Amino acid sequence: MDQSKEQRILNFVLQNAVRGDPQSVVDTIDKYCSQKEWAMNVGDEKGLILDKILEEAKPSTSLELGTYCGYSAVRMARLLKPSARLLTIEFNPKFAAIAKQIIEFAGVQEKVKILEGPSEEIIPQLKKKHEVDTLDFVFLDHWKERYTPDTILLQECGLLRKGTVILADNIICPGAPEFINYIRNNSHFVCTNYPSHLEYMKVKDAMEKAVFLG
Ligand SMILES: O=C(c1ccccc1)c1ccc(O)c(O)c1[N+](=O)[O-]
Ligand SMILES: [Mg+2]
Repeated sequence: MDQSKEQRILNFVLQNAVRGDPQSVVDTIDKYCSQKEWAMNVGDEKGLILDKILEEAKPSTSLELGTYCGYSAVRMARLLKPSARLLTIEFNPKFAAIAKQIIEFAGVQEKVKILEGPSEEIIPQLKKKHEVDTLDFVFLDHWKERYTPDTILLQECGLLRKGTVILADNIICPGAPEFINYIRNNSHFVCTNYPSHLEYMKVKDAMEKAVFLG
């Protein structure tokens, strides 16, 4: 059977990146997806915005919604302090299987836990089943129509604390207009927009940071 694009990305990483070197895995995926096949990783340009905001937040407990192949999980984990943890939720089991292998190849598996299933089912389990108190950092990069309901669910589940940083990808392309309307008009959040481009393309995109005020 023909291989999937995600399998081809994994194979390219296994053949070209350096095992145990997360930066080489990030660079190798960027090389493949900019030269061979586009894929919906956050990419190198928006990845630098993610890096900066994550480093400023210095999170102990982070959550990612939308693992895909694990590019941003590896990108974030490479910057986390040794004791920090990243939980990443992926709905698609085939993507989760690829991401697991890429995360393990990068050598960041001790910091990253992949949770497979619908975000709306997993988020309410984070406290009791996954021993989360509150989240320091949240990266929204899954189905754009889930950004708002999952942000509301995170707050309802008591997972946000004063100062929690939420960073959302794809504010312009594909776009998350309902989320932008919600979060910018919510007095419990202070928002900042970061103009950029769609990964590996010249198309305009942006990221939105929303800091929870409690
Ligand atoms: O929705 C898409 C999409 C839509 C159509 C075809 C391919 C991807 C997408 C595009 C760029 C992204 O950075 C991203 O996170 C996503 N996503 O699915 O979460
Ligand atoms: Mg994205």
